[in-house]
Amino acid sequence: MRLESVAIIGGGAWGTALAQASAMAGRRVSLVARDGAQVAEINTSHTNKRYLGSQALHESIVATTEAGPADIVILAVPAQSSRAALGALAPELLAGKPVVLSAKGLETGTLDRQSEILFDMAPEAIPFVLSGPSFAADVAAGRPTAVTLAGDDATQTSALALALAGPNFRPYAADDRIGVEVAGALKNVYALACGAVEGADLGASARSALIARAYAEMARMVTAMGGSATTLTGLAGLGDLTLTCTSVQSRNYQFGMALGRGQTVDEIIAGGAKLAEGVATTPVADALAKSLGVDAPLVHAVEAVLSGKADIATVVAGLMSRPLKRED
Ligand SMILES: NC(=O)c1ccc[n+]([C@@H]2O[C@H](COP(=O)([O-])OP(=O)(O)OC[C@H]3O[C@@H](n4cnc5c(N)ncnc54)[C@H](O)[C@@H]3O)[C@@H](O)[C@H]2O)c1
Ligand SMILES: O=P(O)(O)OC[C@H](O)CO
Repeated sequence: MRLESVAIIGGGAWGTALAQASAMAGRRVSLVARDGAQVAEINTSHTNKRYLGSQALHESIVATTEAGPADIVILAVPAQSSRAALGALAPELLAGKPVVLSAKGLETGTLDRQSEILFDMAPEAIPFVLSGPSFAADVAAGRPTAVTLAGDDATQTSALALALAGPNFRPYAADDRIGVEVAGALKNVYALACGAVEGADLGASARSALIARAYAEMARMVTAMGGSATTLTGLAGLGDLTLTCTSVQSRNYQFGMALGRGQTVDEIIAGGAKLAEGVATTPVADALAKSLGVDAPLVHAVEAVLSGKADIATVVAGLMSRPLKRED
């Protein structure tokens, strides 16, 4: 596998951060963005102010509106846009190529994971999933970050991890694509809940209890969906769950805080909220839990709040009055 050049699809916060990491790793990077003005800004000022403020970008990054051939393709658009973004690429750009899926979400309607979408749209691509505790601002600034890179072939995954690794960006190779994808999607749901706990001033003890029970629920979901619960001990599980569920830097956590303060989903979105993947993923996860027969009271509680079926006080009372059970 030749792994010299990288095309990153998506000129938002995460696509730009991964372009920066890939450039720091020594790869030849093209960053494919839809907005011509943004492309011009990246190529001339070496910034992407809308998404990363004044962060200086590596001058070797070439932004473009048209994807060209590259050895590695990284998809970095929101989970609900992945299918459209893949569909807009010429099939020969994807066939036989490693395609790194970096969105953290489940698709509305189909209930698909990101690699199921890739199988539909480009069955000859080689799927990899990148996930883990990694804020775009940290990665773009070259702060130390470690992530999980999961693929089906151990040799290929290690080679790709090496190609993407930089002095401060450390991908750990893994083989449980499903576990990594499900963990990355669900942690956003639980971050909404933890943000709501903070917004509603329910206390740090409640938030930690929530994180621990979310971990147990995540393990049930991952196992039911064909992944391994062991994956959750790593960066894509525990690592990202704790980051996103405790940091006001997280957009999902911020969205949850607004819910906790009593705002509705429509009000928060109308107020200009940034992308919070958990909002679209929650009803999908709830539907999956129901169809798979997984006990997922936390996902269900977040769904009830987001859909306006219940307020936070009601769902908390419901969770606290569930029959007592053994922890295991
Ligand atoms: N921002 C982070 O810290 C971070 C870290 C890890 C993973 N992620 C994940 O990366 C994904 C993208 O998040 P983000 O932070 O970059 O979001 P963002 O809102 O900053 O940017 C999204 C970008 O995708 C583009 N886009 C949307 N639909 C498109 C389409 N059909 N074709 C081409 N481009 C399209 C938008 O124009 C925008 O530039 C999410 O799933 C998120 O969970 C984000
Ligand atoms: O800002 P969030 O909530 O989308 O989280 C970003 C990353 O997924 C953290 O690992």
